[in-house]
Amino acid sequence: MTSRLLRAQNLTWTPPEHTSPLWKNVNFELHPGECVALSGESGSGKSTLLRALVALLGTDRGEVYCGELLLSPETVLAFRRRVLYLHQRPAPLAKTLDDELRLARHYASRNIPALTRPLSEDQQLALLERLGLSHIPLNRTFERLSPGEQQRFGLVRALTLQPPVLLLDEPTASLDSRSTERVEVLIHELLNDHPERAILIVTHHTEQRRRLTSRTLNIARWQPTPTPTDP
Ligand SMILES: Nc1ncnc2c1ncn2[C@@H]1O[C@H](COP(=O)(O)OP(=O)(O)OP(=O)(O)O)[C@@H](O)[C@H]1O
Repeated sequence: MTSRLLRAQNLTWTPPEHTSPLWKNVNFELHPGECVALSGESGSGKSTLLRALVALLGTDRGEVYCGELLLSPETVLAFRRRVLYLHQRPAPLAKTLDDELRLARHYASRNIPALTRPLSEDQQLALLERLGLSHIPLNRTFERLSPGEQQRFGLVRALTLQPPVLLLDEPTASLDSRSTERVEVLIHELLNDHPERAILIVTHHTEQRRRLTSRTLNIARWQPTPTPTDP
């Protein structure tokens, strides 16, 4: 049995119509219980890397494993049940918020039996309360929420599926300090209660990195090695 929950090997991606890669030979591992930051300048490729880790973006080469499961066209659905990517601006998946919660429970109930049980409706409502969203009527549509509310609601939807690995793309980017603290407390508790899981989080905030994460993976735009020139 491996203690590596997520492993990326030699991941390389060249954006369409580009001749050189944006990131090249990216290698890292996530271990159970870890919350790791993914850091780098704006445009360095953090979001694209997260997307590649769940095959929402096709790489030139490289492999991604969750435990022993290799990400491939044949395993992608099983893989995404284990590794969940939460977009910075989550998209609506159903008509009303109530439908969103029900749909998340439905997806979660179809999860592979070896994974933990999905959140119940009461647990979802408790999470909404903890994230300061309980005042919002559940017959409202997702589009009518503010960006910060959408981010927090997206987190509740994601947590319903109880994924072993959570990839969070700037989950507090649209939040005030109180809401940011609520999200951070939740992340802390999640890993305390489930040390078998792991989180990779993109954040630009040094303080947030210090509060939440044990180490940082840095990504930079790949630069070709300059060819030596004659004097
Ligand atoms: N599907 C795509 N096709 C081509 N180029 C893309 C695609 N997606 C992203 N890019 C480009 O790849 C680069 C990296 O984008 P990415 O969103 O990964 O950066 P980032 O590090 O997350 O930036 P930020 O910190 O500003 O969110 C950008 O120049 C972006 O325009």
